[in-house]
Amino acid sequence: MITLDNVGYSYGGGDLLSDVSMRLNPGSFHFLTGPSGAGKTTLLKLCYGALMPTRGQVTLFDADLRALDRDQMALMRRRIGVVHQDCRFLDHLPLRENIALPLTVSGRDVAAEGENLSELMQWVGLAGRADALPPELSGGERQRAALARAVIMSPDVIIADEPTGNVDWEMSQRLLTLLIELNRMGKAVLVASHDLALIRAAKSQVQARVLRISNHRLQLAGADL
Ligand SMILES: Nc1ncnc2c1ncn2[C@@H]1O[C@H](COP(=O)(O)OP(=O)(O)OP(=O)(O)O)[C@@H](O)[C@H]1O
Repeated sequence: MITLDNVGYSYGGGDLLSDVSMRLNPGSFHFLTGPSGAGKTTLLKLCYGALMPTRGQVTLFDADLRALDRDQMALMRRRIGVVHQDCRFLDHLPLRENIALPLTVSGRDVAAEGENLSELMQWVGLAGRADALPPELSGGERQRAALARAVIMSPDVIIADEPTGNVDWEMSQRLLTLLIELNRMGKAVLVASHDLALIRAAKSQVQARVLRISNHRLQLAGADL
């Protein structure tokens, strides 16, 4: 569904990523790890078309990223749900409206989707927080809300950037369980994380490949994980 072939990304004259090749197939589960500043967020952005590669080719659902016009790009992006590292909510809107934003932006009738929205809020354990404003939420509630918003358009691929960054172990496990459930529904999941304990916990529950960025290149992580 998403393929990177010999992709490179440079800025300011230096390489951040070099010769990166990877393929996200339906139903696959990948972790992306590596030290802070290695380029994990950048690689995720290349995967969902928020950045253009400096070299090589990114293919989204059989289409070359460079050949997509704005409208085609918007259609592709609906098939990829993204959980951003900083969650990115509109602080003046209640949680339910924040989660429904992708529907609103794509012109869907939010009222008609009310039941789906309620089920989704229930699924992430936020049914009782529908009217809360984002600044009133805990870190774990924010991350679960961000996941709900990422999946509201029923994407084929979920890309999550440090989804357990600011939460305790129990909440990390809860978020992991949600990601595994999505994967079991057939969705491809790509998670950037430096939480090796979480990655080990995931590997005992799901067949996950662990990729690591090291010295600008992408490698398959070893058995130590
Ligand atoms: N176009 C750009 N111009 C300037 N700096 C950039 C650009 N793209 C990436 N960088 C820098 O490259 C580095 C890698 O950033 P990135 O956020 O991808 O790393 P990361 O592995 O996700 O880090 P972290 O784990 O800390 O979130 C950062 O120092 C970032 O500021």
